[in-house]
Parts: sequence; structure tokens; C-alpha cells
Amino acid sequence: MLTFDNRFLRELPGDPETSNQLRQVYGACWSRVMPTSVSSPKLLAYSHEMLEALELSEEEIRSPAWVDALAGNGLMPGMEPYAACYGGHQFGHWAGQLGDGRAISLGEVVNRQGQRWELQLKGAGVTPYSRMADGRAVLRSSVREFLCSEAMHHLGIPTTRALSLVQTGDVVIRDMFYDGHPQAEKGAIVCRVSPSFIRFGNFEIFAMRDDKQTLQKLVDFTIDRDFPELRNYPEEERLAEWFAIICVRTARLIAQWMRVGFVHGVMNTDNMSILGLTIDYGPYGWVDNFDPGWTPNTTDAAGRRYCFGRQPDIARWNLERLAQALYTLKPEREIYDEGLMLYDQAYNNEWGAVLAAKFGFSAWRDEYEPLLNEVFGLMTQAEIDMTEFFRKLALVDAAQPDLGILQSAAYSPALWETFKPRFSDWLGQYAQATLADGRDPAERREAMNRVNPRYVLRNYLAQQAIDLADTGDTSMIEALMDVLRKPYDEQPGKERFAALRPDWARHKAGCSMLSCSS
Ligand SMILES: Nc1ncnc2c1ncn2[C@@H]1O[C@H](COP(=O)(O)OP(=O)(O)OP(=O)(O)O)[C@@H](O)[C@H]1O
Ligand SMILES: [Mg+2]
Repeated sequence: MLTFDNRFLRELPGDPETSNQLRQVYGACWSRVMPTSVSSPKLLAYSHEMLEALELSEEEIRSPAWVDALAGNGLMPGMEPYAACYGGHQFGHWAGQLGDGRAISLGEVVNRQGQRWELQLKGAGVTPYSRMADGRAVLRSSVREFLCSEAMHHLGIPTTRALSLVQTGDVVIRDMFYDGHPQAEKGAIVCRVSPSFIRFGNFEIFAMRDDKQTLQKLVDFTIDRDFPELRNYPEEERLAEWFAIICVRTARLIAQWMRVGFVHGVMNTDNMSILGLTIDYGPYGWVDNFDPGWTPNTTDAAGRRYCFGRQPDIARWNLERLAQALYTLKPEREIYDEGLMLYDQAYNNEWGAVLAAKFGFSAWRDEYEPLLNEVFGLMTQAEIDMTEFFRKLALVDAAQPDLGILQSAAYSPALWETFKPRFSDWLGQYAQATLADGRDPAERREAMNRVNPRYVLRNYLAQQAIDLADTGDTSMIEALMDVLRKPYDEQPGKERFAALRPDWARHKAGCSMLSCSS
């Protein structure tokens, strides 16, 4: 049996109304709301690692009572469902009240080690924050959220987690491309888990409404619950230090996304975690052929606001919005200028370290910059697979560099032929720099393989798992969970999960273009 300690609900002001009727909620951080029941829940998958963290057994999670709870059909003792109130800047514009429109928190579990894990259903029915939508999620987007949450964790990237994936037995109507062709899809619910689901937007909403009292309460609460290192910090300096920590954590997060080629797809401020975790796996994607301009999100295709290469700038822009909100409490510009400067610094340091590690250098040196810019440009023009390129680069012998090793990362034989001479020049310079660095070759290779994953959740792989799951076959979900558990290991026999995007997937929906309709 789990121990619940629902601090968010207990310590923060709430909405007195308990119906799920659509409304603007003022002066409250949450609204109590019951999940809407579903017709025939079926547990499709669960995370063993998350079970362990929660101290739950497989037997328990498979039990009818737990499956019901994970589907929104019942509650386990201690659960007190609620939806949080938040706002957000979407695509650069203030969007007003958003809130958990289809996410419903069940409560905060504290395990025997004292770790706090909030459980949250995504797709559990309408809440006061559902706006025009149905509170539900489709199987395809739920499979993607479930798999990627755990894959990111195994890659060592800060993220919200996923405990379970449940099919509801009900259909959900979605117009996937917003082109007037709505279709019935299978409904599903993911149970997400995180120490905190608080977003930048939770603070913004109160600042925008000039509700300083609630904002102050939320800030104090967040620091106390989620930033215990600041509890004994002198009160006058606490807010500044807190903002600085958020900036640094965000910088680290984004540098890690860039390291593995993860593109979030919708970096609105309501999708930015105060803890610097990856949150909201919607129209995200993994870079196949390296391209800083690539965005997986069809809604973003024209402006490319959230494309791969802009993520560091967008994160900073989002931090500026958080600063703006906190300014209403403490109007001292220096606090925020200092924090944002720390963001720039932390990002540059972290990114330098990431680049050095990816290319196998013992440390970052500014003189590497032109060399790396050159190869990034070549990779973009020649359509080179990012993941494969870095794994193969580790095999290059700096004493006798052989360009042939890298060829398997090329999508187009014709482009490879065209760019071969330039790659060859580049490889010569890179080999020189590697020799000058003087690292032991075996150590270099091993270190590179610890930061350059062999296996990532390639978009087409997730789509294959979805297509099978849609027929009732969850074997590929299992297979992917298994291989992505050790993303940096070679895993003989699993090579197919490292294969480059096949041609059929190049422009297929779900494989290179993702819709926000989920
Ligand atoms: N089907 C839906 N029903 C109700 N509200 C929705 C639905 N889809 C999205 N929303 C709400 O729209 C807002 C923005 O959507 P966004 O796509 O960022 O979120 P999301 O994918 O639902 O969730 P989260 O950020 O919780 O992972 C949020 O307030 C979200 O709760
Ligand atoms: Mg969201």
C-alpha cells in the first residue's frame, strides 16, 4: 500500500467548486475533479523501474483495483484527484488560463526512502480547464508519451516519468491534420510520475491576474517542497537564488536535449517544468538527418519557432517570461538579469562540455569551434544521420582515419559522393585535433559511447509500435522499452532498432511530421 501525502492540495489555496464544469478559476492553484470513467480499461504496459521507485509490485499494478485507478475508474486509499490551474505563453503569445485540461493528479506518494512522486493521469476526462476539448488522449500519443518518458530517463536526461499505459476501450475523435477529416481513434491514459508537475505557467497565471497573494504562496510552497536546498537560505536572497537555480537547471536540460537530438516540439511556457524536467511529450521528435532547422510539429512548420536549433534561445525566452512573473513579487531587475546571465553561461559551459564529449575530446577548447561548425554544416547539407554519425566517429582511428567508416550514416549515396571530398578534408583535421589532444584511443572511444547513444526512440520506431498496438499487439512497445533501457550499449541482435529511418518513413505522418492533435 502506498503512502500519500498530498501537499499541493493541503497547503495551497483551492477552488471551492468541485464540478468539472468549464470556468475561470481565480485565487486558487487547483480544482478538485474526479476522472471520468471509461468503459473497459486494459493495462497495456508499465515501467518496472517506476514500480520499483514507487515500491509497488507487478501483482499490485495488474490487480483490478489498480488498473481501475490508472484508468480513472476508481481511487486507491489516499488518492485525492485534482487539476492544477496554470496559464502560459503559446507560440510567443499570452494565452490566458490553460490549466490541466486532461491531466488529473491523483496525489503525492512518499516512498520509504522519503522520495516524493506525484501520480498524474493524462487523458482522464474533462476538468474545469478543458476549454473546448474532450479531456481525452489517443492511443498513438499515449504510446509516444509512455515510451519516451522512460527512454529519456535511461538516457540520463531529466524528465517526468511514466508508470503505466492503459487503453480505455472508448473511442476518441480526432482530426489529426486539422483538415476536416475527423476519425475515431482508440483512447488511452498514461499515468505520469514526477516529483513535481509545476510549470512556469503556474506562476505566470497569478502574475498576469495581479494576484500577488496566491503567487507568493505558490512560490513559497514550490521552494519548500521542490527545492529543499533553499529552505534555510536567508529570506531576502531566496527568490534570486531560486531563479538562478531554475535558469541553470533549464540550461542543463536543453544542452542534454541537444546532445541526443531531441526536439520537444511545443516549448510553450506551460510546457516548461520548474524543476528543469522534460515535460509534455506531444509532437516531439528525434533528429534523424542532422538539421538545426527541423521541427517535428506540423503546427510549427511555417514559423519553425520550436525547431531543433532554436531550443536554447526559446528556453531563455521562456525564462524571461518566468522572470516577468516573479518581478511582480520582487521588482528588482538585477535578480532576473543575473539569472538570465547565468543561463547563458551555464548553457555555454554545458554545451561546450557536451560537444567535447560527443567528439571525443578530453575538454572543450575554443579552437574546436570552426571544426565542429564545419562538420555540422556538412552533416546538414549531406543528410547525415546524427545518432549513427557519432557512434561511427568513435570508431575512427585518428592515426589512420578512414572515411568509409562514416558512410553508413549517409541517407543518400548521391549526396555522400558529392560531399565526400569535404568530409575527407574535415576528417583529416579532426584526426589531427584528436592526436593533438593525446587521449588514449580506447578511452576516447569508450567515453564517446557513453554520451552518444546507439539507440534512441526514432520517430518511425515509435510509429511501428503504435501501428501494432492499434491491432492489440504490444510486443513492439515491450521490445522498445527493453532496448531503450540501455541506450549506450551495443546489444547484439538488436541492431534493427538502431537502423536509420527507412525511405517509407521520410514523409509519413507520425514518422517525420507530428500533429498537435493528440
Ligand atoms: N484533449 C484535450 N482536452 C482538454 N484539454 C486539453 C486537451 N488537449 C490539450 N489540452 C489542454 O490544452 C493546453 C495545452 O495543450 P498541450 O498540448 O500543451 O498539453 P497536453 O498535451 O494536454 O498536456 P501536458 O502539458 O499536461 O502534457 C493544456 O492546458 C492542456 O491541458
Ligand atoms: Mg502541455
